[in-house]
This record gives sequence, structure tokens and C-alpha cells, in this order.
Amino acid sequence: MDDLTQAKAAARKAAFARRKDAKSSDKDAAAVAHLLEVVLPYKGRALSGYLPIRTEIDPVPVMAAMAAWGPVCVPVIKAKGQPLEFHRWEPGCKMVDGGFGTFVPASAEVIVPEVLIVPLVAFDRKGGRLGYGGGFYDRTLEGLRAGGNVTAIGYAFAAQEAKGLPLEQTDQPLDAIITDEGVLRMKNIQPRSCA
Ligand SMILES: Nc1nc2c(c(=O)[nH]1)N(C=O)[C@@H](CNc1ccc(C(=O)N[C@@H](CCC(=O)O)C(=O)O)cc1)CN2
Ligand SMILES: Nc1ncnc2c1ncn2[C@@H]1O[C@H](COP(=O)(O)OP(=O)(O)OP(=O)(O)O)[C@@H](O)[C@H]1O
Repeated sequence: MDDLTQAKAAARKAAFARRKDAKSSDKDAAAVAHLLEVVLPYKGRALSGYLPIRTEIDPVPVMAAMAAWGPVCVPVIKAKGQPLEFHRWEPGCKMVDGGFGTFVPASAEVIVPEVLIVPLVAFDRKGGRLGYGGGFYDRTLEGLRAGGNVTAIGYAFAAQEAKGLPLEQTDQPLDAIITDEGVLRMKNIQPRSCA
């Protein structure tokens, strides 16, 4: 293992432990209010969320609210080393095993998200992000960004912040990070239009 990979593994392990300690319904609820405030201006746009696994912070209440206005989707793993695909999700829709401990919608309607609520293990104040180490979101954001304007919103407990993450060329930065403590904006992510 090279030094960077080793440093990433150590940062991931430490943040995992902090995330586990932070996980609580009070913090989930506090963060939902901040997340809703940031995504509401994008109502009607294609939005991706995720169904929480392990001790991830839960964005489902926000996804359910946004589904009243526009398409909401969740990530689906196609294969190792490939970008994620996103399939339409609706509150209460039938889910099936998607591998890697995930559940995915039984009906596979592909959506290309413009705004993404991105799960993570660790973040830093500059928008750096570490996930589970598959490079899935990195490849996905790279592809989506090459195709146009997308907004990537990291969602995490404040305790998942790291002082400065070991990052590499392929790591895609976040445009904002929402936590139970508030909103960190890396760029102006106001909508082009709300019409
Ligand atoms: N809620 C949620 N859904 C998601 C993601 C996510 O981060 N959160 N993903 C974001 O990409 C994808 C799932 N990615 C995952 C990648 C690795 C592992 C995982 O458990 N890895 C093992 C090693 C597995 C192996 O290599 O065989 C591990 O970390 O111990 C889980 C999910 C799609 N859906
Ligand atoms: N766009 C890309 N093209 C090729 N390789 C990539 C790309 N993005 C990431 N990788 C590779 O994938 C591997 C895992 O990346 P990394 O450790 O950054 O994952 P992660 O950000 O923690 O995971 P994820 O994005 O799935 O949440 C690394 O070896 C990285 O170099």
C-alpha cells in the first residue's frame, strides 16, 4: 500500500468511529432542516439522495419532500471501477438488494441527477471528501461534471470533519457540506432560476 492509500485508510477509519459515535436521531433531525433549506431552491430538478447504510446520516425525509416537486433518485452500482447509475426513487417504493449492503428501487428507471446529496465517511472544510474507497462517487461526479452543471452536496455529521484530508487528483470536491451544525458553502450554489 502506498503512503497516500495508507493515509486515506487511516483517515477513513478514524472518521468512521466518530460517525458511529455521532449517529443519533436528534442530529439527523437537526441536519435535515439545514439540508432542506439548501435543496429547496432546486425543487423540480433531478435530485439524487441515498438510503443510509451503516451509520450514515439519513437524508430520506428531505428526499421524500423533494419528490413532491421533481424526480428523486438513488445510486446503483453497475460494476467495480464504473460510475454509479441513478434510478428513480419514490417514498415507499419497492426496493431490492443492490449488492454492497445497499437496496435499490425494483423498477430501474434511469435518471441523470443535477443535484446530488453525497454520502461520505470524512470531509474537510475545503470540500475534500472520502467515501468507502470504491471511487464510485469520484468517477460519477467526474462524468456528470464533464456533461454540464451539477451541484454536489456532501451530507454528514459535523463530527466527520477531518483537519485536512489526504487527497489525490481523482478526488472530486464537494460544492457544499451540510451537517447537523449548519451549512458550509464552497461556491455559490444558488439556483440559476426557480421558475
Ligand atoms: N447509502 C449509500 N449508498 C450507496 C453508496 C454510499 O456510499 N452510501 N455508495 C457510494 O459509493 C455506493 C455503494 N458503495 C459501497 C462501496 C463499498 C462498500 C463496502 O462495504 N466496502 C467494503 C469493502 C468491500 C469490498 O471491497 O469487497 C468495506 O469498506 O469494508 C459499501 C458500499 C452506492 N450506494
Ligand atoms: N475518475 C477516476 N478514474 C480512475 N480512477 C479513479 C477515479 N476516481 C477514483 N479512482 C480510483 O478509485 C480508487 C478509490 O478512490 P477513493 O479512495 O478516492 O474512493 P472514495 O472517494 O473513498 O470512494 P467513493 O467515491 O466511492 O465514495 C482510487 O484508487 C482512485 O485512484
